[in-house]
Amino acid sequence: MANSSIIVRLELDHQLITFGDVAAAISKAGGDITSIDVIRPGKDTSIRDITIDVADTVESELVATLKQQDGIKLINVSDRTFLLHLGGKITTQPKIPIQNRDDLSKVYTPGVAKVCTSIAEDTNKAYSLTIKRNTVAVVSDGTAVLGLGDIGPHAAAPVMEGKAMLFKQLAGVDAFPICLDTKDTEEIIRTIKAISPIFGGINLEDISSPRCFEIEKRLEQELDIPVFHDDQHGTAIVVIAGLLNALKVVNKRIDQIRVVVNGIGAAGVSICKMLLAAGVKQLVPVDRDGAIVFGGKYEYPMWQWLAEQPQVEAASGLLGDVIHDADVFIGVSRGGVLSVEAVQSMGPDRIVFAMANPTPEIDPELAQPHVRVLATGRSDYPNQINNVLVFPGLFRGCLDCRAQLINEPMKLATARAIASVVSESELNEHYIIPSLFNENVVNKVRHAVIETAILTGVARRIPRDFR
Ligand SMILES: NC(=O)C1=CN([C@@H]2O[C@H](COP(=O)(O)OP(=O)(O)OC[C@H]3O[C@@H](n4cnc5c(N)ncnc54)[C@H](O)[C@@H]3O)[C@@H](O)[C@H]2O)C=CC1
Ligand SMILES: CC(=O)C(=O)O
Ligand SMILES: [Mg+2]
Repeated sequence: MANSSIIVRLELDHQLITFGDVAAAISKAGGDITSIDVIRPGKDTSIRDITIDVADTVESELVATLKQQDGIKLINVSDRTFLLHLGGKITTQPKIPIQNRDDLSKVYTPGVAKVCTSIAEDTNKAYSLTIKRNTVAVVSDGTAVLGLGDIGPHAAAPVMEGKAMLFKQLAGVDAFPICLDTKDTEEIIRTIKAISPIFGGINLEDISSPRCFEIEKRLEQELDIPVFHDDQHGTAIVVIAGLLNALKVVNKRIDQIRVVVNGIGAAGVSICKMLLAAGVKQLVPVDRDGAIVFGGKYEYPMWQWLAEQPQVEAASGLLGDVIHDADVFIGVSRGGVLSVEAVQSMGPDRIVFAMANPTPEIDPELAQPHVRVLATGRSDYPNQINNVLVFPGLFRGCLDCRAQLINEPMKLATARAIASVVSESELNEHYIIPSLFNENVVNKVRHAVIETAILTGVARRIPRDFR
């Protein structure tokens, strides 16, 4: 499992303990000291910051050991991740400085008034005269944040800020995090519509199912800018991209594989739909209570839709029963729900995408010896299947061609574009999906999105490099 770097601030009583004892205790508890800063030296007592590299699994034990030690007063524990979040992760910045009254009278009143009037006469001018053409809202209600569940809008903010950073760094898109303090479907729709004039696109994020389906559908119908629920379609697109390449590695065809998708929420529904569109003929959707079966009756419209698809199997059972002989497992459910025994019962040349965040369905170290291709949603293992490969380039393309919406052909083109970044000669078990830092990803996705938007008639502008 992954390591973290923590910083502990300790006050040492020199009568009771030496620094050597402290270092030995840290090492015994599994920590590796990487730096020491003396904050307040002293003859009887001293205060030091000790930076320790420690496995996530033993971090709390190590801290408990230090707390119990005679002669040590633990003043504070912070880790670099927390430090990175101090004051939030993004800021807004003017493009030009206001240095004198003349500047002021142009960017603000009175000069700005004629620009406002011009937009009032033709709202399309908002694209050329405001931030609209490069700005996306990242909107969450905090109800399905990563795999953490309903943690509320305040707690969702660090994820939305993170997405905004990625939009900007990877694709130059200005994205703004918006965390709504309501779970009411109608209120969310109304609020997003009301704030939409300043945005060129809406990226819905971490909104739980089934409300996310209705919210996205209604906004798509009622707004003329692209609306994209990242956890549904971003995830489905990147899964298809990874699967296309993984199938090449194991030399299987998409119409011959049996696929189990675990967790039929926002991500799972969209993955199932896209798998069917991509040609999968044997699909087993599974949620908490077991498989969703062909011919079954379900309360959620999306589950009912799945139960009516002939490619969905009719045999019922829990995950452990239905996973037997499967070629592919795709998990978008919860951490730790897949056992090694279940993996071992799959067919030969197993493909396992354990994508729950932050804890995958199965510990990658446990799964690896039993599978041919393993992928997770995490950045600390090979084959990171994460929707971050999708949304920056996809919105870059949509903004550049002023797409009215994101249609199915654009999504499929995005999946193929991502898969194509890994060349045949590079492709192997540990490299089925490009890194998010691979500069070709955003460029290829942007290109595929614009080309497909133009071909399918949803582009409202032809970018210069396409003329
Ligand atoms: N790697 C990636 O790019 C992405 C990963 N995810 C991860 O996928 C997971 C689900 O995300 P969403 O679909 O947005 O959430 P969601 O809340 O819409 O859906 C989760 C579904 O999993 C089901 N579930 C819970 N426990 C289960 C179990 N033991 N067995 C089977 N099903 C179970 C729930 O009933 C629900 O239907 C989260 O862990 C999230 O972090 C989601 C989007 C992208
Ligand atoms: C990656 C992502 O969007 C999620 O885990 O929810
Ligand atoms: Mg998400």
